[in-house]
Amino acid sequence: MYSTAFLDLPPFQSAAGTVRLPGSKSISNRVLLLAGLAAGTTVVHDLLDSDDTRVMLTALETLGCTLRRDGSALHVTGLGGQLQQRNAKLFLGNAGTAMRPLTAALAVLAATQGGQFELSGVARMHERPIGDLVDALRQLGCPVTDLGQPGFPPLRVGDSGQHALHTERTIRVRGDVSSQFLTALLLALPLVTEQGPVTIEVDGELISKPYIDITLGLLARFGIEVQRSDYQRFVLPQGSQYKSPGSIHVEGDASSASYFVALGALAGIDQPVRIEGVGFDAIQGDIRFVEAAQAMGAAVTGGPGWLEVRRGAWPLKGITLDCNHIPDAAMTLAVMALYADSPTRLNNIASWRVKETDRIAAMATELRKLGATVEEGADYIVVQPLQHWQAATIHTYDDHRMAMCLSLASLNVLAGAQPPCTVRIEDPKCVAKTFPDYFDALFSLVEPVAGAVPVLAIDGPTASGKGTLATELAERLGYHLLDSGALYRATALAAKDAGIALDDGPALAAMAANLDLRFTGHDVFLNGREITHPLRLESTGGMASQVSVHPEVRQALHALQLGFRRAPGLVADGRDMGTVVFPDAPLKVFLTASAEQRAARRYRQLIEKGNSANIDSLRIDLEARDARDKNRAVAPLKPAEDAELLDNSQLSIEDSVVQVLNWWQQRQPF
Ligand SMILES: Nc1ncnc2c1ncn2[C@@H]1O[C@H](COP(=O)(O)OP(=O)(O)OP(=O)(O)O)[C@@H](O)[C@H]1O
Ligand SMILES: Nc1ccn([C@@H]2O[C@H](COP(=O)(O)O)[C@@H](O)[C@H]2O)c(=O)n1
Repeated sequence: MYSTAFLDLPPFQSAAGTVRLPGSKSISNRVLLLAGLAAGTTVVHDLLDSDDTRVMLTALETLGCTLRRDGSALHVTGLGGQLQQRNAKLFLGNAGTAMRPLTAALAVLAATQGGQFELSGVARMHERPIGDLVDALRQLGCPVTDLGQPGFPPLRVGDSGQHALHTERTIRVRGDVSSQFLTALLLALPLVTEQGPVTIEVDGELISKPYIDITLGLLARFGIEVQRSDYQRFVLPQGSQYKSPGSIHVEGDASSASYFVALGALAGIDQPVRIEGVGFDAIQGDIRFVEAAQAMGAAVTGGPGWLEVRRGAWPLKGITLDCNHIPDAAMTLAVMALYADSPTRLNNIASWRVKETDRIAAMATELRKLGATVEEGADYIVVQPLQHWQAATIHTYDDHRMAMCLSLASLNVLAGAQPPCTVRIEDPKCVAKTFPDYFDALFSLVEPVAGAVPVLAIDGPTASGKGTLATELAERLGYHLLDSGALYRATALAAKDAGIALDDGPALAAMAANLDLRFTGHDVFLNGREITHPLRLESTGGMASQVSVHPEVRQALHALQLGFRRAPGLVADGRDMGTVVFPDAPLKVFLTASAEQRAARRYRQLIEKGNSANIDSLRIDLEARDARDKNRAVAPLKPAEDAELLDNSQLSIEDSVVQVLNWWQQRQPF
């Protein structure tokens, strides 16, 4: 996951390959609640691991459910409808799929068994309506107290007393704001069917009906057959009891599939994008996004648990669509609309306004930053095709779907953007709500425009702090890291192992071309042997400098270094990053410090690691190494003509980082 402040997406020109989707959020949290209310143990396979499921799991544990992980399966032992804790405070983040059903279930349990629970979330959750559900629970006779603004969380359910509930009454609930209110009642009210059937009637037109189908389908898996008449009237039979199905599989998230369906439609030019985990047999309503994508031009094939998507019509075709049945996935259509031949109008999307953010306003604002013409209304949005693209910084409003949808703007070169534009996604970690590895999945499928993956090159003499600076910059930018010195060091170690003389250029080069070198986190392996410690020894640095004078060795390691240049970007440190290996790097830094400072730093570094060292001989060695690096015939150590010079003798590490990030930012189009 990218925990950086922002993530710059270079322009991409095609996509191909396979993505395995994480589990559906909607199914995961419903299954967890049902397993938590049922008696016995339910083994849940392929559960989504994300922010929203984590808050549900924490809540269930707080309430007394037992959770046990077994590889990718989760064993949930439920309460059997009996409260084990009568008093708890539950924090539910921004998870509507946890807040609404838990409010209903705990209101009913607290009222009938005596208990009191407080449910709260993040600030945005406290702006998301829940009043219609609270009204329905109060009709039933459940005590519910507003702890903030009436009609919104935080709430207290129960008052520690026991109450007879009016289950004989028909419970009325509004269906036109969020279908989660009805889902919450359907999941909770089997708890109070002992005396007779419980009837729920929906006031107004029910939105997002497919989500109700998921709820009814999962209730059936847990032994509860709800009688439904026209999505208006729902009857829970007398004596309903949650019965664990024993084991249950969570299918891939159909809303998350929408980004990859769109990717295939836009950029699956020679090869398809294959999506695994969700297919035409999906029980989630958002699978019908596929029909909308097809209407825009996507060529889709599929089967049970898989889809393959290629570009069909190009440019895409603008559409007008009532999106009531696919409220979440419909956001993806708004971004696909930029690549269409005519305007796209998405109707009946009022629910966007009460999601993680006001998604109609957010979508309109961010698409306009890219240059688009957008019209927004109370419950619709119209997006015009985009001809004159602009690089933009996309604000994501702590909304995972804003980040994932808008990432598709990085394919702008396909719509003729000249020059192709970089798209900056702010707060990329917001995708953790449903798809923590989204950007890794995206990068594994897309092919960047040639030369578009940016490189930040840092060269300089020994112990100037290149590695320290490069590591920090890579972390803050979310970029890959190339410690090119490590390749020369590993070559030297491999030569020592193989008994190859350090002046035998051709033999060293033949070996360097076939190095079996693996980087795993901070550890380095050569031919399967861990060399993390010997790699960093000063003596190895000295040998590396002898190895590196041979042009054949440098040539042999060249392609290996180029291979590190992968999306979203690279920070590379060494001696010739800016001059030879990445001459087109948009920022080259030549880092220096006085020999005295460098010897003192290296001395401290070695002592801190528990090695013995002598500062005078260290200085002699590093000056000798620098002299060899500067005076060799090929790729000598020197600043590139267009390098920024940074003498950090008097700078802290953080000062150096800030200075380089400033230079980096000055080169961005935002
Ligand atoms: N600006 C700085 N101020 C003080 N200490 C620094 C600074 N930059 C780096 N250091 C310290 O100097 C030591 C050497 O830094 P580092 O290993 O990053 O250098 P390097 O240039 O990558 O060396 P080499 O070329 O040998 O790989 C480290 O202990 C690091 O913490
Ligand atoms: N791009 C590079 C990187 C390193 N070298 C040589 O390797 C030696 C060790 O490098 P460290 O950065 O790990 O200390 C270095 O002294 C150079 O001789 C190189 O030539 N080119």
